[in-house]
Amino acid sequence: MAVETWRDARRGGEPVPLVRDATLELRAGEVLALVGASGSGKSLACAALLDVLPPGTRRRAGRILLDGAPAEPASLRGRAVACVLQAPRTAFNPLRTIGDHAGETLAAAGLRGRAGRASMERALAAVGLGGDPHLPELYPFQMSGGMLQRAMIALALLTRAPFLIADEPTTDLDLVAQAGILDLLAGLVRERGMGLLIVTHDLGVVARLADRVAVMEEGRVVETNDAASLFAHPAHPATRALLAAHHALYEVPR
Ligand SMILES: Nc1ncnc2c1ncn2[C@@H]1O[C@H](COP(=O)(O)OP(=O)(O)OP(=O)(O)O)[C@@H](O)[C@H]1O
Repeated sequence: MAVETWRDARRGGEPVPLVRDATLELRAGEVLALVGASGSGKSLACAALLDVLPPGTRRRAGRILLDGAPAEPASLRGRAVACVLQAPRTAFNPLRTIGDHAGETLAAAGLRGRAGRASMERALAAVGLGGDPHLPELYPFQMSGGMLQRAMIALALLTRAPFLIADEPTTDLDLVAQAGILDLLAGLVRERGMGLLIVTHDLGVVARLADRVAVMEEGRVVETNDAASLFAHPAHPATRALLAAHHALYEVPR
């Protein structure tokens, strides 16, 4: 995949390139971590992939190949690629219950009635939300950030899509909830052979989950390597800076 995203020109100015050269290859049964400094273009690259770019930005160029064949981003969403985006509260319609959201996703997947309900119960149980029979009746404002994040992953599971894009899926969660979500994602890759693209700032998460890592800097993917090699021999200065910052933060001086 190669995607370019440009900020729309305002008041006659030139469009500003935000993501220039981002080629990412996502393979079934593998975790690709996308890392990089804040503002390097990770979220926009993912949004461009799924055709959910924010207002004021647009995709100028780029191709997506699915098993080698060109694919349209909009046709991938929910079918080949499920997504868990940042800020779960804004991802849900505040006027609709979790059950309504699940119903929509199930209808899109062609599942209705008893089969649909059984799938929803399985998905909620898989994300640790199976204990409360009234959960589908809840509105987003009645749920914590962690519950919403789990609910968003449950909806992603209902699609049965072979690929999942998760943009900082554990931001704003407490450590226990974070660990639970990461275990869940790792389980999906292991058990379902899902391909996972995870955007994260946390190199601990990368070390724990990722098979391969892509590093972004100023709108470009500047280094891609398997996780062990990248940690052992970071080639690009941006990668070395990320690792140095991580060590400075987490290593206890002796
Ligand atoms: N809606 C928008 N309109 C204009 N510029 C935007 C918009 N969204 C993001 N940008 C700009 O695009 C660049 C890349 O942003 P992006 O959100 O993709 O970075 P990121 O690597 O995901 O950062 P973070 O790790 O902080 O989430 C930044 O310079 C940002 O200011």
